[in-house]
Amino acid sequence: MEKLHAWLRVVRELLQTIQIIFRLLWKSDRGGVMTLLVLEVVQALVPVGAAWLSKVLFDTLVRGVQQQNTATLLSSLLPLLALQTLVVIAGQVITPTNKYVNEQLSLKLTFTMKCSIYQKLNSLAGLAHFEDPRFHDMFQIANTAHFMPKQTLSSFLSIMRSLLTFLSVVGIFFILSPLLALVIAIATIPHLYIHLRLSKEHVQMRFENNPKERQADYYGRILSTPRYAKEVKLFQLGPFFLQSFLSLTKVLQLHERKHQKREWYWQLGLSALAALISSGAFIVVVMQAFARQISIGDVALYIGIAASVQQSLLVIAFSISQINEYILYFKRYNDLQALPQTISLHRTPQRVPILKKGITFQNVSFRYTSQHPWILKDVNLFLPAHQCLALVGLNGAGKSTLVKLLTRMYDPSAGEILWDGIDIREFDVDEYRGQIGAIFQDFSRYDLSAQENIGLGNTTHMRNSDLIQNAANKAGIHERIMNLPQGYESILSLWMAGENQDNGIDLSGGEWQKVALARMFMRSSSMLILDEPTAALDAEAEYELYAHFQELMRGHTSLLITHRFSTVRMADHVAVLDGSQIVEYGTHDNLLALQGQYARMYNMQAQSYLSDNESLNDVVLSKS
Ligand SMILES: Nc1ncnc2c1ncn2[C@@H]1O[C@H](COP(=O)(O)OP(=O)(O)OP(=O)(O)O)[C@@H](O)[C@H]1O
Repeated sequence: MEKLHAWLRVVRELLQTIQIIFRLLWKSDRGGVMTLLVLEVVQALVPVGAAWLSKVLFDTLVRGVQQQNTATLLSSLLPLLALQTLVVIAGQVITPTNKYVNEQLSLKLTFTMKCSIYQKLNSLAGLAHFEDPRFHDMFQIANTAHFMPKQTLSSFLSIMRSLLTFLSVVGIFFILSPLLALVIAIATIPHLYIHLRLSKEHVQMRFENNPKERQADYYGRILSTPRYAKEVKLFQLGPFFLQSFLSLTKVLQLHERKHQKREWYWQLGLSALAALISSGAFIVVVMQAFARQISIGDVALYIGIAASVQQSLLVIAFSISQINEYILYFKRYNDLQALPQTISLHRTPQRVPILKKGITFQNVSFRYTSQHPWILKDVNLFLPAHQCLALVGLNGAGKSTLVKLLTRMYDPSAGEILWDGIDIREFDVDEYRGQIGAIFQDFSRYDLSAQENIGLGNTTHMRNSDLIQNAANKAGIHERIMNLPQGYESILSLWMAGENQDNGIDLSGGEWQKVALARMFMRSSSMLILDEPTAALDAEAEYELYAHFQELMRGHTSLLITHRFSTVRMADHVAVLDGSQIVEYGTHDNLLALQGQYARMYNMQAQSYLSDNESLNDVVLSKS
């Protein structure tokens, strides 16, 4: 009973998937689908029609020659010949037309599906799926599934055409020999079974191979993109990654070859069976003609259609197995479409008010999944409005994770983050994020122009040169961009510059960081998050930023994360994160006086820079 239920569930899922596939096809190009249907019916009838016409022609010819009446012979032959010509023309015209309609349908369908895949990715508000390798496997397969519905339709149409051919041919065989018709019909079963099995194995193999394929792709990228080229050359990593790439590719090919071998064995068996059946059938037909039970025209008819039987049988079995395979792939596309949001989205969100008091982390706990350890446990923290709070802590303490919660990439596992007392989950996530400008530790370097790299901070002002140059000025990168060969139009990429290599330029790490800072300044946001904003800046640039910091941050609530204690001093308050909790909170001076963890970290850094009788504090103060 349980097995029956499982089967029914599989069948129901299958039917649902087929329904989705056809809805997609219909939505993409209903005219194309209809045309293909008509063409397939015509195409299905052409071989049988041609064979039947040949039979009638032969029999008429034999009869006419025996009767020796030329006029009667001609009058009955001419319409048949005209019809024969028509059938031949139809056969010739259909193929290119079919190909054209198919191509059009494929393009429209690819567009529809790519649209829905990328729209779906865009609609996922949280970060959790993007940090999950299973999601990437699903995405990779779904992304290649765009030709599956079209292939499914083609296979359906092939089945329909072959079934029509097959049934009409079996019908003719039935007239010649009912037993023969039965044998031929039964011969489909092993074909079908074996093709279904092989296709299932093939899909299973592809799914199992997918993580390895992604890995091989990754090694290929390391070997081919400028981002890695320097280290690859200097550390002589080429042979290592090449070896890894090749051995993975070898393993993947080994699986493929094993499958192909199995497929070949089975094909041999099936072909031998098909040959046996067709030879047996031929002997039966010849014997019947010998016994004068059927005419010479009937033998010609058999020769004409015997190949179609074999062909249509093979096509039916193969197409069914293909559909099975396409559906399994397509299910990944479906799964992707069905992915749930990983953060809660409020149905009737509140407007985000102007921040007056501040942001409060109230008993916030977080871990990435139930299998991962707690990164934050009962964190209580206050970010006062219009002031700067520096968050410090050792590597892996959870600072960036806290930023992910604040920017709603994840929701806390427990506790709340309050914006002037309102849980940030009450807001529309896009409107809320619109209030935030950020420079992340792993900021993005877009292979686009300097203007676009900065303008992306506020896409509604992508072309507003004044605003962009103003932001670049604040970040201290305007002069450098103006000195680039094409100024703000220069492409900041050695990869995407197009044919003219001189158009592309790469910036230094610090210059890139300034571009990312400029991007942040493009936003008119009330809150700024600066995760290691000066890590790549030289001492002068950092000093410049420090000198203007108060002015740049004026009116903003800002969270500053940094390991540089000279930068920490820019903040109004400092919080120390350790052991998943906030262990110290106060001003720089208070915390130094406390002689706790902050003072220890501060003094350690100061000692590594300065002589015994000079402190970092003194240096920074004397600079400012
Ligand atoms: N997506 C993730 N899934 C599982 N664990 C993660 C994920 N991202 C980060 N972690 C883990 O969470 C912990 C905190 O990482 P986080 O990046 O927040 O630390 P951090 O304080 O910003 O460190 P650093 O100073 O080195 O930047 C680390 O142990 C890290 O391995």
